[in-house]
Amino acid sequence: ATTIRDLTYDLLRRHGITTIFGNPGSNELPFLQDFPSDFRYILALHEGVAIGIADGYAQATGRTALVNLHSAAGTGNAMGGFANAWNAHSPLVVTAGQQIRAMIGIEPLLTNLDATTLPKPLVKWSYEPARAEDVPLAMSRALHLSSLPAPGPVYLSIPYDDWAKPAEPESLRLLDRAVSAAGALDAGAAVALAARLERSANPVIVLGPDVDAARTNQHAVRLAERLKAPVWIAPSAPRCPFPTTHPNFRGLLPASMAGISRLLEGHDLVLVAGAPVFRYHQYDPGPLLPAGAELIQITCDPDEAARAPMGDAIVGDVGLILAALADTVCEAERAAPQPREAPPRSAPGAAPLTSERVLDLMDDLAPRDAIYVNESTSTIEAMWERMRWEKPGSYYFGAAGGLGFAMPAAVGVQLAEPNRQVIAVIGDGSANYSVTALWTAAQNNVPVVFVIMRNGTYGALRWFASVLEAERVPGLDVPGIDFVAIATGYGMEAVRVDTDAAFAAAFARALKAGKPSLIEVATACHTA
Ligand SMILES: Cc1ncc(Cn2c(C)c(CCOP(=O)(O)OP(=O)(O)O)sc2=O)c(N)n1
Ligand SMILES: [Ca+2]
Repeated sequence: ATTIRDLTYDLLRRHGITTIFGNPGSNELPFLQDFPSDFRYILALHEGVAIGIADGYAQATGRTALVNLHSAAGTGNAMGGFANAWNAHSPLVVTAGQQIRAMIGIEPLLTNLDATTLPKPLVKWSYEPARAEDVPLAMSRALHLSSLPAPGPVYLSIPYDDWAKPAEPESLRLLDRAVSAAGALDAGAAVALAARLERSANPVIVLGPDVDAARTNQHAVRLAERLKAPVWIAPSAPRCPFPTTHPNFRGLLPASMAGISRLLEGHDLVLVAGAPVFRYHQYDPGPLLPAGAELIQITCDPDEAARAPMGDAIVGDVGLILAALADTVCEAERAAPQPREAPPRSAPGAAPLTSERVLDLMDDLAPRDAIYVNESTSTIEAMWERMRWEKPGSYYFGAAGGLGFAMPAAVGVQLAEPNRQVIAVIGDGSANYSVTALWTAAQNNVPVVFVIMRNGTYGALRWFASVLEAERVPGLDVPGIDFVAIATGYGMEAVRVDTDAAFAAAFARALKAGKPSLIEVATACHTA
C-alpha cells in the first residue's frame, strides 16, 4: 500500500515541488528518511534562513515553496520570516514535525504545544491533522491554499509516526485535482472602469508588489502610456513593479499620510494596483488624499480591499485587470509626462565612500538585468532614485521590514534565477540576523554577490530617532564587526575595500567569479 509519506511526495511532485528548504530535528527524520533522489534538500543553519531562502525562491519562481522546520523551537526561529512572507503574499507551505501521537498528551520533549496557534496571525491557515490518514488531504489543501489569491504562508504540524501509515486508497484522487483562480473583470466592469479613468483630468498611478508578482509590469507600462499618467511606487516597497528608467516613473512614495497627499496634490484620480492602501511607516497625520481626489484600488487581497480607509476597491487578478484596462482605455489627449530629474552620477570620492557612490558603481558595473535584494535600510531612497531596474523581478526587500530576510532571500532568488546575477546589498546591522545564509550559499555554490555597507551604525534608526525626536537612545552603533572573517569562517571568499577603485575592482571580479563572494565596503553614514 502507498504510505502517507509516498503519497505526500507524489503530491509535491504534482505541484512541481522537488526542493525542500529546512533544518531538521528528530521529529522530522521520519518525513525525510529514504529521501527521494529527484528531490533536493537545501540545509539552512537557522530556521530564519530556511524560511528566508524559501521566501526568495517562492517570490522569484511565483510558485509555492516548501519549508520543513523543527517543532516549536524551529517555528519560533522562523517567525520573523513568517511576518515578511505574510506581508509579501508569498506562497509557502511550512511544515513542522510533531511528537509521536502516543505521547503528545503527556507533553514530552519536542511537543509542539497548541501547534496551530503558534504561527498565527501570520498564516492563511494552520492545521494539525486529527488522524494520519488526513495528512495527504491537509498537504493538498495547504498547497492549493498557499497559492490561491491572496497567496500566503500556511502551516502544518504533522506527528512523526504518521508518515509510515498506509494512505487510504480514495486519497489518491488528490493527485489529479486541478485548482485555479479566475478573477478577471467582466466586460461591463472593464468598460465602466476604463470610462472612469478616461473621465479623469489628471490621473496618477500607484503600483505595488503584486504587479511585479503577477509579472504584469508591461501592462502597467501600457496603461500609464495610454493614460499619459505619472507612476509612483507604493510606499514601503518590497518589489519593483515598473521600470525606473521609464519617462512616466516618478519614484517611491514616502510612507506617511501627509507625505503621500502632498506629492499627489492636483491629481483627481489615484489608481492603485497591487498594493495595500497604504503601507504607511512613520506617523505624519494629514488628509488621506489630496482635495478633490478619488481613489480606486485593484488588489488580489480581499482584506486589503476591506481595510483601506478611503476610496473604492476591486478584488481580482491584478494582471488580468491591468491588461484589460490597457487594452480598453483610449489614448488620453494630454501631453505625456516628462521624465523626472534623476540625480547626477556621483564622482569618484575619497574613503569612506558615500553610499550613493557605491550604488552608482554597482549600477554602472552590474549586468543590466541584475537583481538586487536589499537590506541596507538607510539607503532605500537613494536606491530608488539611482538604480536602473527595468525587468520584472529586479528588486526584493522584506515586506514586513523584518531584517534577516535579504541575505537568505538572495540565495533563494539566485536559485530561482540562475541566468541573472543576484546582488545582495546589506547593511552592517542587518547582516547579523541571518548571517549563516553565507554558509548555505557557499555549500551550494549559489553565486550571489553580497555587498556589506559598513557605516558602523543602525543608520535608519538614527533617522527615525530624529523623526520621533527621540534623544539619547542607546544601542544604535554596531562597531568592530569583521565580515571578511565571518564570511571566510563560513567558507566564502571575502574582501574589505575602502576606496573607489578597490570597490570597483572587487565588484567587477565578484561578478565574474561564478561563485558566491562577499565585499565589505566602508561607507559614510547616510543620515545627513
Ligand atoms: C528583525 C528586526 N529587528 C530589528 C529591526 C529594527 N531596525 C533596525 C535594527 C535597523 C537598522 C539596520 O541597520 P543597517 O546597518 O542594516 O542599515 P543602515 O545602517 O543602512 O540603516 S532598521 C530597522 O527597522 C527590524 N526592522 N527587524
Ligand atoms: Ca549600518
